Amino acid sequence: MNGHVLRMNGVSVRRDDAELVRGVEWTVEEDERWVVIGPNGAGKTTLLSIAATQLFPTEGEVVVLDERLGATDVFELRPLVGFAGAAVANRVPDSTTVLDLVISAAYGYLGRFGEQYATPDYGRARVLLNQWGVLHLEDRTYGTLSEGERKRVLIARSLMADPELLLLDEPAAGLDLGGREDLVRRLAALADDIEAPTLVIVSHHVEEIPPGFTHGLLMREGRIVASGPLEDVMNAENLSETYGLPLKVERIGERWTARAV
Ligand SMILES: Nc1ncnc2c1ncn2[C@@H]1O[C@H](COP(=O)(O)OP(=O)(O)OP(=O)(O)O)[C@@H](O)[C@H]1O
Repeated sequence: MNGHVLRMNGVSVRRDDAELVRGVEWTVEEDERWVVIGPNGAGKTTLLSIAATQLFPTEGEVVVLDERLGATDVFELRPLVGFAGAAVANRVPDSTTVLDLVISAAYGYLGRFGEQYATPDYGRARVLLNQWGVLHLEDRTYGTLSEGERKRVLIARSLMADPELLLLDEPAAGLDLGGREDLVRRLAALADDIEAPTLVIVSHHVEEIPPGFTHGLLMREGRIVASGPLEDVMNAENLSETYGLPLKVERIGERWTARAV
């Protein structure tokens, strides 16, 4: 790859009279780890869906891994972009086994479709399930998993095809405190891994930003409030504007907290 991992120029998405995302300028480089943060309805999932090549903007230019959307075969591009979130989770049949769910990502499927998998696929899937602490669930069906288990299985799945860009939409949503902290710790380890893909996660909460994440994109009502290195953008002024209420923001060690003042 010669250029940026992801570049958006003047990206807008309109549906009927609503502007879901407007005028987004955003560049992600290979070794960066980004968090996209903002309140409900800010346009975070819309933006991530564009990066995942699942959604085309109404306006603007999008380049993913040197390929311009609209001028490339997205079916060739998609295996290079790992994606986990509700948009994927909601489509998984309850009867799919964990191992099938992870392996099928290597074939561009969601769950087993009768194909014979290669032996190395089983090995890789088990390594990933182990890495995310869910190998003991390999024979369980998706429908029987807890929310935290589902999240970790879906992240393992999103890494199966060895993507160059990994997009995780609200990986900590619905997790209890222990589950969140476990996930943050695993994401921090991934952020620290030089072999890991470029990472972009979406979150509502600054407490969920894992150590090792480098950049933040703050969104409100479809537009960018601030974008850049976390130490530059994570301040009371920007976050208060993002959430529409006065906030105090603190950095404690490598973690962030925010509360109303
Ligand atoms: N097809 C559509 N037509 C009209 N409005 C839509 C459509 N899809 C999404 N929206 C609206 O666009 C806005 C942005 O949605 P999006 O899911 O991107 O936000 P988000 O920041 O991910 O929100 P959340 O944190 O609640 O998941 C929301 O107000 C949503 O209701």
